[in-house]
Amino acid sequence: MSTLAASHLRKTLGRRRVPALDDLSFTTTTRRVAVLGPNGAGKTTLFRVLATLADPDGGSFSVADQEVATPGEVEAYRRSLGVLPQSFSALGSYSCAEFLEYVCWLKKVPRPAVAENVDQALRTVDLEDRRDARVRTLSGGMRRRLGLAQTTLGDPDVILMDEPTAGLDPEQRDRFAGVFERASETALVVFTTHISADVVNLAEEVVVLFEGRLRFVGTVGELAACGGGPARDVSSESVDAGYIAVLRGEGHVDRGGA
Ligand SMILES: Nc1ncnc2c1ncn2[C@@H]1O[C@H](COP(=O)(O)OP(=O)(O)OP(=O)(O)O)[C@@H](O)[C@H]1O
Repeated sequence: MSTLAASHLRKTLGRRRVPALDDLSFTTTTRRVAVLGPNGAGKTTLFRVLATLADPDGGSFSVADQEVATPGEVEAYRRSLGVLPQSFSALGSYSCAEFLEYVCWLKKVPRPAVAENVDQALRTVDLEDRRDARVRTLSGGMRRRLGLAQTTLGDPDVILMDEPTAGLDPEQRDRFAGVFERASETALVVFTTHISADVVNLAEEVVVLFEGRLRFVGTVGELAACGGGPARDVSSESVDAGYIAVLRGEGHVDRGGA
């Protein structure tokens, strides 16, 4: 279930001549995949393509060997998808439970299953005691957890998150990590980030993009090893060192897609 394969993805935005995704191919096989890259590398564009919010100009991707290309394939994939965009702003005047019920409706969760889905989602992110609180009264960290909760509705096979921990303090990040871990027990979770601690704490595999192209794909240990240390030395420092080496073109790409 956890194979994600991009094959020759291309996407040019606006009138730019330089593509945001430039013949991007990679394959990952674990349930926790981080997408790294400097500003403008193409992370959000890849996120939008994988979320079917944007069509690629060329190429394709598949999840669990299922192509996501034809309208029928896209529709089936969307039913199995949870998405947390970068700027997640829930409907502020709804209560947390009402907001999650609304997302259930959008995701076509069968009516008899809605209450259980909402309860489960609130439990997953430790927000049961806030079920009747208005979304606008939540702290930034709680709002982010509510954002994560809505991705778990409808039992998704794939969850996509664009910079899910941006702006969280260390305590909130810690709680988020616990929730993330539970979500990744049953779903393939792909997230973009700038934070090396996220890579260490949350990811098994890493895709590094630079100027819309693949710079590296491999395990977190393999990325750390690109910095010159042993692959078993996985820390924020060794991941940063490996990441910098990869951006300088000193790392190597282990696995390309088709
Ligand atoms: N709507 C747009 N029109 C034209 N160019 C765009 C548009 N959105 C993004 N781009 C360009 O496409 C490239 C990839 O952008 P993208 O947002 O995918 O990068 P990113 O890796 O997510 O960056 P960041 O870390 O800053 O969020 C960048 O060069 C960006 O300037």
